[in-house]
Amino acid sequence: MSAQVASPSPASPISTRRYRFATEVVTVDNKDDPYNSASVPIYQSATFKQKSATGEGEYDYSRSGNPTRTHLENHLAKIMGAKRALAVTSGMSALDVITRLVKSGEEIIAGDDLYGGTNRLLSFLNKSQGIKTHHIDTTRSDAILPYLDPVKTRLVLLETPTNPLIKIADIPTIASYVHEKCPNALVVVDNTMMSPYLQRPLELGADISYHSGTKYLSGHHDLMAGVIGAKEDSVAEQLYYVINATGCGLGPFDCWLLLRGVKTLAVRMDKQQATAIRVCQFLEDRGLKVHYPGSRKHPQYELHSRISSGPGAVLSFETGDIGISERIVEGTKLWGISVSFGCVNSLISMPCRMSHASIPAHVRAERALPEDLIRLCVGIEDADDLLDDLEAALVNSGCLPINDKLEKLSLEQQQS
Ligand SMILES: Cc1ncc(COP(=O)(O)O)c(C=O)c1O
Ligand SMILES: N[C@@H](CCSC[C@H](N)C(=O)O)C(=O)O
Repeated sequence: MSAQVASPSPASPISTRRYRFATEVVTVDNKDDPYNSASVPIYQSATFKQKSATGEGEYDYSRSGNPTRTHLENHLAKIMGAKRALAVTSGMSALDVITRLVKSGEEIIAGDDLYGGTNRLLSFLNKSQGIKTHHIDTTRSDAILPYLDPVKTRLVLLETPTNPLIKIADIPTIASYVHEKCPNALVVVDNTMMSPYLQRPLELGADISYHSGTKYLSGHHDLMAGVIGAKEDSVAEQLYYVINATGCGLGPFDCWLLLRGVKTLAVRMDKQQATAIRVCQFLEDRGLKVHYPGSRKHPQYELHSRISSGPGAVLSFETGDIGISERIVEGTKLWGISVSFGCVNSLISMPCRMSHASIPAHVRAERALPEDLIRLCVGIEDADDLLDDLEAALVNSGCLPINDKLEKLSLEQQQS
């Protein structure tokens, strides 16, 4: 790419899907490789030699564009149904890039249940640049109407399902309200929890869909990444400009890891989701209040079933007692106590102490985020092992009474 050109070799516009998702996601286009390598090479190079002083090569510098990143972005555009995808250094970096399209004095509308880091960035924008965010209950589509301002509203940010209360927003209805009243506003969906396998925001009316690629897209917790998919070239070009200007494009090795990890997205998600459905049932059978859109008890079960093709593998539940919740989290052996989700290993956490600790306690209380909430992120381990481990932790914490099965197991353990 010449140093003067605004965009790197643009992603080829392969937004039409020819095969079903599981086929498309594992089929990476590498036909331009001179050696027909099975895996896209890692172009671990900061700069690229030019043929002449006019700098007309396709790439000049890896901040502006890198062949491994181009392969990844083309592949992501294809699986997201995006006109163009862009890969950056983290999910937060993706949101940072998107929010740079908002000018001082303009406004953002976002949910009142959302990832703690997202909340932090939105508060920072308010303090540093006077960009106000109105937090609304995105489960009620018409809650947005009083805040839509044709001049001021620039972004509407939807997390659905929300992290950590797993609330659902009606993307098509909200997008139609926004586009009708605010032609300059962009509807942005954080699709991290679903992945493009289960939910396709750009086909539901969103202008931008983004992901923490750290989670399901890569699937192994071995990298940080963010992915942005845009429906229009003009929006993608503005986002690319910010990425090149600020230097947050994803490095070649992480692009390669993400390209490798994403190939197994559909099989991972199928397995994780099947186990999550069992975990939900297990907890509900024991009278616990579970937040999961795969449960018919979820208040937006029907809506989620309409806009997605599955409930995913993240759920949360309440015990009614912070001490019990702590003992459950610390009492499991297979479920790792970690923030993040979307990995092949199962994780357990207390959002108010961990992923959402940066939201001030009084704001958490105003938004009715339960302090005893436990979040489970289901991995690909054997489902029975996960359930046994969870059951033992629930019993040992005092959340559930001991049952015959566990009593027998404990006697056997004492005798051995
Ligand atoms: C829903 C959601 N969006 C975005 C992010 C930010 O992603 P990252 O950690 O890759 O910056 C996270 C978690 O970190 C998240 O849970
Ligand atoms: N210390 C981090 C916490 C990251 S939380 C990661 C993930 N989104 C989750 O929900 O678990 C921070 O302050 O950002």
